[in-house]
Amino acid sequence: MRALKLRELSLADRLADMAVDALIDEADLSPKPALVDRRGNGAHSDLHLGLMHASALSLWPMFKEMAEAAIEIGEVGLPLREALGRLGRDGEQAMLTTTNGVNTHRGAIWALGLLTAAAALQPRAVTLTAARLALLHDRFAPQPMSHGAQVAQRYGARGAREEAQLGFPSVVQRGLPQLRKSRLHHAGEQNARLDALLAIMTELADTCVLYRAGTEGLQAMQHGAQAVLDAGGSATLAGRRQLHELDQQLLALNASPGGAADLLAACLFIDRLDGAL
Ligand SMILES: CC(C)(COP(=O)(O)OP(=O)(O)OC[C@H]1O[C@@H](n2cnc3c(N)ncnc32)[C@H](O[C@H]2O[C@H](COP(=O)(O)OP(=O)(O)OP(=O)(O)O)[C@@H](O)[C@H]2O)[C@@H]1O)[C@@H](O)C(=O)NCCC(=O)NCCS
Ligand SMILES: Nc1ncnc2[nH]cnc12
Repeated sequence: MRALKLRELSLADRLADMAVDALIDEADLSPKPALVDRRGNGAHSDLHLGLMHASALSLWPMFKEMAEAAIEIGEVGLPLREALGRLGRDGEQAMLTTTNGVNTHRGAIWALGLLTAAAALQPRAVTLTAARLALLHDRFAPQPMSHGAQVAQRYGARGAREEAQLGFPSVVQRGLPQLRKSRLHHAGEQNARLDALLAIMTELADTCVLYRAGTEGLQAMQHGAQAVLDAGGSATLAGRRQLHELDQQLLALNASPGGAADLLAACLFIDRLDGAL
């Protein structure tokens, strides 16, 4: 019998697969407070799980092209930064076409786009390389009055841009250590991922939450997430009760932690990458 020969995947193919897998794993993870998951739409009237999956899959060619651009250009600098900006804007259009105009993954395009390119360039210094790229100014980037820009004016929070420029501290200092700690304590993979999301939420200035629910919403998110971890995390009964309370509280405030969700995807991407090195 002739053996089935699978096509060998290039590095760019594999990185794009990992980025899309991270987005799908994030979307599927349940129960996430006020976010779209297997249970429902959270605080969103225009999102659902199928749309999150379709959106994630529509971004595969963009992630692959970002990795290819990094390999071809070969160094951190303005040519790569501006190539990524152009690919990111095209990817955003592909996402909006797929979702009929709904913003599902804008923050994820930014975070995972930078990390995918960085992984193609410097697999052993991914967040640092992504930060160096984020610090470069893309001359062709439009300056829209985005929700993030409005929140920056009102509260001084610099959101997704600053998180990347600082080398993703919410992921490196919060999400990843918690993911590994909860795994070590045999929380189970889904609970470990929920704990990583909560750890990210404890300190993040999530501009989605600030835009929708102001500082009251942000405090509810940060304190509520800490309360779940203090109670023992998602794998314990007391932690589950706190998690349910946090979900109810954020839903009542219409406060969706979309930025934290994107950073969980970034965390799962880096975790997977570390395992593949
Ligand atoms: C530089 C950009 C990141 C633009 O940033 P800016 O802050 O100006 O723009 P926003 O449009 O607000 O997008 C930022 C998104 O990043 C996520 N996020 C929020 N806080 C943080 C944080 N502290 N750290 C990291 N990431 C964060 C968040 O994304 C999620 O939320 C999205 C839904 O948000 P929103 O549209 O506000 O949704 P709703 O409240 O539901 O709106 P309504 O329906 O109610 O009206 C969701 O998509 C999640 O992904 C923020 O939204 C960069 O994006 C940029 O320059 N883009 C242009 C294209 C480009 O050049 N890309 C380059 C690729 S390398
Ligand atoms: N699961 C999710 N729910 C709502 N917004 C999101 N943005 C990224 N992931 C999300």
